Amino acid sequence: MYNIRLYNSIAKNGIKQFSEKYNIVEDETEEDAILVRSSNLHSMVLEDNLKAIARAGAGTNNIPIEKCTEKGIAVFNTPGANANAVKELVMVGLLMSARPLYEALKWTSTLDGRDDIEEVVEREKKKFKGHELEGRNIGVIGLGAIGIKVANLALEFGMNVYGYDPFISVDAAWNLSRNIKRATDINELLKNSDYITLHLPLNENTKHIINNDTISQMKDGVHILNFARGGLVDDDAIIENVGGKVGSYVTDFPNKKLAGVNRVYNIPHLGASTFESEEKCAVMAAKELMEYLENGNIINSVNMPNAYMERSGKIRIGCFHKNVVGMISKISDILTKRKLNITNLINKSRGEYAYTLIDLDSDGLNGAVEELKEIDEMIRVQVYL
Ligand SMILES: NC(=O)c1ccc[n+]([C@@H]2O[C@H](COP(=O)([O-])OP(=O)(O)OC[C@H]3O[C@@H](n4cnc5c(N)ncnc54)[C@H](O)[C@@H]3O)[C@@H](O)[C@H]2O)c1
Ligand SMILES: O=C(O)[C@H](O)COP(=O)(O)O
Repeated sequence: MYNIRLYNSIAKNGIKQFSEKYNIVEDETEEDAILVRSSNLHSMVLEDNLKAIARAGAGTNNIPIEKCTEKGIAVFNTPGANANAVKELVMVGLLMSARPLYEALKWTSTLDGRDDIEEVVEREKKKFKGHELEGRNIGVIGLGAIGIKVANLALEFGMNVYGYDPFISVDAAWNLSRNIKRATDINELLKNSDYITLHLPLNENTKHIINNDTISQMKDGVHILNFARGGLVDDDAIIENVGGKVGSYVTDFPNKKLAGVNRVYNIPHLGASTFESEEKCAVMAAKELMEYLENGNIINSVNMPNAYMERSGKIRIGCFHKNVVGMISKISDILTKRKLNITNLINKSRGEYAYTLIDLDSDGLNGAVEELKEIDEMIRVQVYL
C-alpha cells in the first residue's frame, strides 16, 4: 500500500487514477508521495519515507527542489497540461489592456436600476475607447509550453510578435511559427514591444527581470502581462511607473502592494483554473507518481534524469546516485558477487546526478541493497517487486 498525501484540492479524475494499492489522505501521514498544486512546501520536513512529489501544474518554485534532490526525492511536474488554459486567459489580459473593459464593466454596473440605460450607454461610451491589437508589437519572454501558444495566437490577432528565450528547446522551436521574430537579446524585445508578456520560470536568475532599469528601456505606454510568477516583476517599479511609462500591468499574482492600484489588473491566480486543465494536470501527475512508485520509471521530473524501461526479470532496483566515474561497475560488482543476473539496465544522468535502473532475473537480493546503500556516492536505493 502506498500513501499519497494531497496538498490543495486535486481534480477528482486525477485521484481516480490511483488503484486500490493507494491510500489517499489529506492529513499528515507516513507519505510515500505528495500531490500538490501551489502550496508552499519549503518549510516542510522531508521524511525518509517520502519518495516523490508531483506538482499538478507547471511552476515548481513552491517545492524545495535542491533539498529533495539531496535526499533522492523525485520531483515531477506536468509540462504543458495547463498551457491552453493560461494562453486563453493571457488573451483576456491582452484585450483588457488594449480596451478599458474592466473600467467599462464597473461603470455599467453603476447604472443598475436606471430606466435610461440605453441612452446613457450610447452617450458615455466614448469614455471607454481602446486600441486594436492588429499591427501592434508584442514581446513574449519565455517560449515554452505557454509562451509558444501565446506567440502563435498573437499572430492570429495580426500582431507583430517578438520572442525571447535563450534556452528554447528543440521541440519548442519546431512548434513556433516562423513569422515570429526571434529577439537575440532581451533589450531588442523591450524597446520594440507595445505589449510584453512573461512566460518564464521564477528562479534566482529571473527574479525581478522586470525592474526600473528594464522598464526604462521599454516604449512609453507599454502594457505588461504577468501570468508566470509575481516575483519576476519588481512591484515597486510597477507602482512607480504605472499610469505613466507603463500603460497597465495585468498580473495573475496580486499582493498587498498591488491591490487597488489604478491600471493594475489583479487576477486571483486563475491561469490554470479551468475544469479541463485541472483535470489534465491531476491525471498526468497521478500517472507519473504511480509509474515511479511501482516501476521506478521517471517521466517529467524536474530534478532527476528521465528514465523509462519496460519491466523484465523478477526484481527491479532503482539507484539514484552522484554522476561520477565507476558507479556502474561498483553496482555491478555487488550484484555479480551474489550471482544476481542483470536482464536489463539503463543509466541516465542529469548534471551532477545519475539514475541506474536494473532488472534482475532473481528471486532474492541476498543483502545487495544494504551494500549498494553503502557506496559513498549512492543517494537512494529503491526495490520494485
Ligand atoms: N498563472 C498560472 O496559473 C500559471 C500556469 C502555468 C504556468 N505558470 C507559470 O508560467 C511559467 C511558464 O510555464 P510553461 O508551462 O510555459 O513552462 P515551460 O517550462 O514550458 O517554459 C518556460 C520557458 O522559459 C524559458 N526560460 C527560462 N529562463 C528564461 C530566461 N531567463 N529568459 C527567457 N526565457 C527563459 C525556458 O527556456 C522555457 O522555454 C511556469 O514556470 C509557471 O511559473 C503560471
Ligand atoms: O505553475 C502553475 O502550473 C500555475 O501557477 C497553476 O497553479 P495552480 O495549480 O495552483 O492553479
